[in-house]
This record gives sequence, structure tokens and C-alpha cells, in this order.
Amino acid sequence: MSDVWSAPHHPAPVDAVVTLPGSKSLTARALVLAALAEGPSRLVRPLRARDTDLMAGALRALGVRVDEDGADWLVSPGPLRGPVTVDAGLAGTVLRFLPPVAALADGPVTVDGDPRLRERPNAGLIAALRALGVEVDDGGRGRAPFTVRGTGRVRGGAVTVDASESSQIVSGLLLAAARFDGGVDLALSGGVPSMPHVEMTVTTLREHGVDVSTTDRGWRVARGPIAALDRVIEPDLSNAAPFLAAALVTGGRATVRDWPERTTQPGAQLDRLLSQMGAEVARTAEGGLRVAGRGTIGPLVADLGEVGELTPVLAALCALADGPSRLTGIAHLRGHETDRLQALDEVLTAVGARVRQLPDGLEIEPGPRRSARLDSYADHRMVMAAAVLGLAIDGVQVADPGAVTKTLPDFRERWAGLLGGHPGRTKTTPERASQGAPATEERNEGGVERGRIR
Ligand SMILES: O=C(O)C1=C[C@@H](OP(=O)(O)O)[C@@H](O)[C@H](O)C1
Ligand SMILES: C=C(OP(=O)(O)O)C(=O)O
Repeated sequence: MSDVWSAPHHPAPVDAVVTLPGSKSLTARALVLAALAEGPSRLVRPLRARDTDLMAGALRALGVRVDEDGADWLVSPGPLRGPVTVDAGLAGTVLRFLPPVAALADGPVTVDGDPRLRERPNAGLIAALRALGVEVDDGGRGRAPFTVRGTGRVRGGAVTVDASESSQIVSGLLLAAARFDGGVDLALSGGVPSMPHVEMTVTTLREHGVDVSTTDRGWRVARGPIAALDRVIEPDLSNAAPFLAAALVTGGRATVRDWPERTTQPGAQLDRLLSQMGAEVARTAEGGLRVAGRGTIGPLVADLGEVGELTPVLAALCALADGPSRLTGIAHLRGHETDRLQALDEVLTAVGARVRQLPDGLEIEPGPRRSARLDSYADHRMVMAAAVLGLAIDGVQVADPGAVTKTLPDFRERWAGLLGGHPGRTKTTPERASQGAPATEERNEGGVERGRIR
């Protein structure tokens, strides 16, 4: 029996300061590089959620020690071994980052996961591993489950890669490449989505002392040692999206603390995208990002190819906007946790919008709003999108909201903290927050501090 969440209806202005847990993408990269490094590394404030716990579990299964030290993870590399079966859950990061590591193990490693993981595209990675000298049994499917027959070493060298369905295919190969005999000289056969995530991989590798260069058609990673590195994981800026969106929907304001000055996270583009939708966006003196809504939401016409994972929340905002939106460059979202273009079409249509699917995106025209019972599609970001819709539309329910544990296990508590209520309860704030006034902060539940309403 899946449970059903009544998303809180809260048209009154929010006024909150939010502290978010670590980035999923940075935690995954830090874990993999620490596992392949020359000595032990400490991860400070890693994300503890289903995806990153699965990554830690997969590395442990291969022989890496990942110990908890308070909220930190201490990672101590060891000889990589098989035979082992790894549970990737629904995590694209485990599906695409783990197999190149598994190729360095001295025995077979089988990768499997949730039913939907078995549908997520991975042919580009499997073909590339084979071209680099690794035997992979996938029954010709190009998807999980598959077995990487590790022999303890990988030839490496030049390879042409089809990463049109996921940037994670490139990232996975680059992350392990310094441990391959010939490194890797990776050329793309076509386009790649989510390029900032590849740049995140390159930056993270360089921080570990790996020699990475860009080439005409891709990237070259030289064989060499991977330095151990203690690092603090930045907050997850993609998971900031629903909290910042709440400011637009309610005409209130939300501040996310510790917004990095410089970052490779694509979520940093929220300042530009939310400004385009009419928000006032500013850095606070304390290093946060503050978004204030003006009471109406402008439509968005944008290519989201670089920031695909922001699409569900942005699309929810588009359904509440004062004009039609057009989101493009996101064909690859059909291979995400669910077919997100289809899921968003269904959800936004259910709450009254008119939606047209494009080959690479969505057109969304707001319509008369209506309550609806929505599905989570086992997708954390669809739960967050439904939460945003629920602020403006009374009676939004979400079946199987536990999907949100993929990257933010206590999302509902945090959401309730944002609204000053309790998970799943409706509670509205009587007065409108005075915009622009500095928030006096007091501790509230779920990592959210609530500014006093003046
Ligand atoms: O490398 C990463 O950490 C990610 C890359 C992107 O994948 P795709 O390129 O498959 O969209 C992104 O959507 C995903 O959430 C995280
Ligand atoms: C696409 C996403 O996840 P994954 O890493 O599983 O691909 C996402 O988090 O939006």
C-alpha cells in the first residue's frame, strides 16, 4: 500500500530561510574518487539519501571502506573485488559511475536495481567499456541488469562515445579513467545533455590532481594517481528549486543559506531562470540566495538542456504562470526516473493546464486550476513539483510521496517547516510578509528557519 500525501495548500506569502543537505551529484563524485584514490578521504556533510547511500553501499560491496564519523563519511580505498551484485536502486549516478569502477575489480560485478532502472538507457556506456577492453554481459539490452567482468585492469585509450541520452555516461568514464592503463581519450559521437555536470566531473577530477584536458571532440584523462582529498560537500542547489519556487507561488520570499559564490552545480542557474519568471533574486550579506515573488509568475521560454533536473519544478511554476511557456532541449528527460515529459503532461493537465509534448520538450498553457490526485511516478522531483502546485491549488494529493527519499528524505518535514505547519497539514499565514525587510530568523523544523512576519 502506498501512502498518499495531501500537499499543503498555502496561498499566503512564505517567509523562510532554508538550510539544505549536500549535493547528490557532488557526493557521488566525491565517493567514487575517494574510493579510487591513493589514501583515505573525508567527506564533510555528504548527502545522506537513497541515491548516495546506494553509491556508498556499492563501493563497500567492492571492498572500499566507507565509515560514518558523525555526519561525515571516511572513505578508505581497498583492493576492488568481485563477484558481487550491486543495487543501483533508481540512481543514474550508480548506474553510470559504478561500472567503470567495477571494471577495475578482480571479478564479475552485476549491476541491477528498481524495475524502472532496467528501462534507463545505458547502451552508450556499455559500448564504450567494451571498446576500452572490458567484457560486459548485458544480453544485448544495453540496460541493467548487466555484468561487468572485471579483471583488475582496464586497457583504456581512445573511445568514441554516444552520450546523447545521459551526460552521466561521460562522467562515469572520466571519473575512473586515470586508473586505466592508457587513461582515456574520449570523443563524443554526438551531443550531450547536462554539460554542466560534465564540467563538474572535470573540476572534481582536477581537484584530486588528475590531468584532464579538453579536446576537439571531448576530453582526455591521463593515467596517473588520484589524490586523496578531504572536502566539504556544497548544499544541493537543484533541491533548492521547490523552496525558492514557493516564494514565487505565494508572493513571499525564501532564502537558501550557504549558496556557493562559485559552483559547478547546474542549480546555480535558478537565479537566472527564476528572474526570467519575474522573481527578485539577490545574494544576502550572510552568503545566502534570496528569492522574492511579486505575486504573479511570468511564463518561461527556455532551453533547459543544461539543467534538465530543474524541469519538474519549473514546469509546475509554468502551470501557475500568467502566460504560456515553452521548455525545450530536454528530450533526454524521457530516460530519467520516469518519462518526465509524459509525467509532467499528465500532472499539469490534471490540475487544469493545457500541455503539448514536443519531441524535445513541453508547451504549457495555464488553465482554470483544479484539485487532483497525482502520482509520484517514483520520481523525487515529481513529488517536489506536486508540492509547488499544492501551494496554489487546494486539494492536491500525491500517491507514493516516499519517492522523494531519493535525494531529500525529510522533504515533507522541510516543506512543512517552510510553511510553518506540519507535514501534510494545511496551514496558512494570516499576514503578508513585508518584502525586502531583513528576516529575523528563528529555528523551525526540518532545516527551515522561519522569518518573523512583520
Ligand atoms: O552527473 C550527475 O550527477 C547528473 C547528471 C544529469 O544526468 P543526465 O545527463 O542523465 O540528465 C542530471 O540530470 C542528474 O540528476 C545528475
Ligand atoms: C535525473 C536525476 O537523477 P539520476 O541521477 O538518477 O539520473 C535527477 O535527480 O533529476
